[in-house]
Amino acid sequence: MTMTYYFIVNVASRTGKGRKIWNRLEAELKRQKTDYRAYLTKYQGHAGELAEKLTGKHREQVISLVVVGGDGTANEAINGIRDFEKVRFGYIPIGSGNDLGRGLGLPKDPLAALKVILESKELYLMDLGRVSWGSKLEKSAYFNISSGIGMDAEVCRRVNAAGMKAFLNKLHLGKMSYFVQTVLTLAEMPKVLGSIQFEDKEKKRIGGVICAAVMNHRCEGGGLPMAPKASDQDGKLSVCYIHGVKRLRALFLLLMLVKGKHLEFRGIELEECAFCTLCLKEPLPAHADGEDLGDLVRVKYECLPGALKIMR
Ligand SMILES: Nc1ncnc2c1ncn2[C@@H]1O[C@H](COP(=O)(O)OP(=O)(O)OP(=O)(O)O)[C@@H](O)[C@H]1O
Repeated sequence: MTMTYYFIVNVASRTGKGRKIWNRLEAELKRQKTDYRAYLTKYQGHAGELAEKLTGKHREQVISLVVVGGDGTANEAINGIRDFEKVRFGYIPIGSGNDLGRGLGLPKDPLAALKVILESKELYLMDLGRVSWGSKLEKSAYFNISSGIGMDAEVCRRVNAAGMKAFLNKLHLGKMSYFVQTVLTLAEMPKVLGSIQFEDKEKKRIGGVICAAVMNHRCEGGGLPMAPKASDQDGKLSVCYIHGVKRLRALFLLLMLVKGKHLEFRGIELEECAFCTLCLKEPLPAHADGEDLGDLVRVKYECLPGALKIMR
């Protein structure tokens, strides 16, 4: 029996370059006489709705779902999937950040990434992260790459704000947008008191939280190696947090981060865990794979080992 591939495509990815890339991919699918259906996203949140509809409609059988887009589209899609057991997930990274493609070691060339999917035999079982919040932790979202609170979330919010990302992408300065906003955010963000509890260990008080990045993959923010040794197959998340340092030192640590040397210095800590809870005295912005979750005070992060079955 031939397999049908269901494509969810964001042609608006990489500031609209997705359209041309999809045309090339579609020509290849036709050339190979691949059995496929394609659904183009029309607005923010549409990829999630499509994933939910498709996986719901085919819930009795396993469906091959391929996302063509950036990290944001991949995040929307996994949050639409209701039963990960029934999904073979493919990903063709065509966005500007590309942290998921980088983490999975996927080819940058979209046609090569398509080939990987069409020729995939064994599935790669990737851990997924889940972040929960609300007074009873009743709200939740999945993440592929990372979820964070504090400065990195505020940076994502600002980078995604009207025009900034699109404008800098056009100048091939997409990565610069993260750097510029990091410096500005660092100067303005409040430092907040809080506590963190790793698994069932004793709660740890943390003074002056600047940010906490909970990593499933090594890099976020377009290639910043926040957790250089993170693995997406170890059943653990790497929690990297900056606290109790002056802003200038935090900036120094972030500059070291670009080279992956930040962990050699005081003021930044990294701990691996299967789950953890972070509580803050005041709300700070939070994100999952760069998607805004609002301002939160209590957040739980968990690793779901091998939850996403990837055609790779
Ligand atoms: N038809 C559309 N027009 C405009 N925006 C869209 C459309 N379809 C989806 N979107 C939105 O585009 C946003 C960005 O998409 P995506 O993440 O794929 O690309 P990117 O921003 O270039 O890459 P990255 O997230 O890796 O930086 C998402 O928030 C998504 O909801």
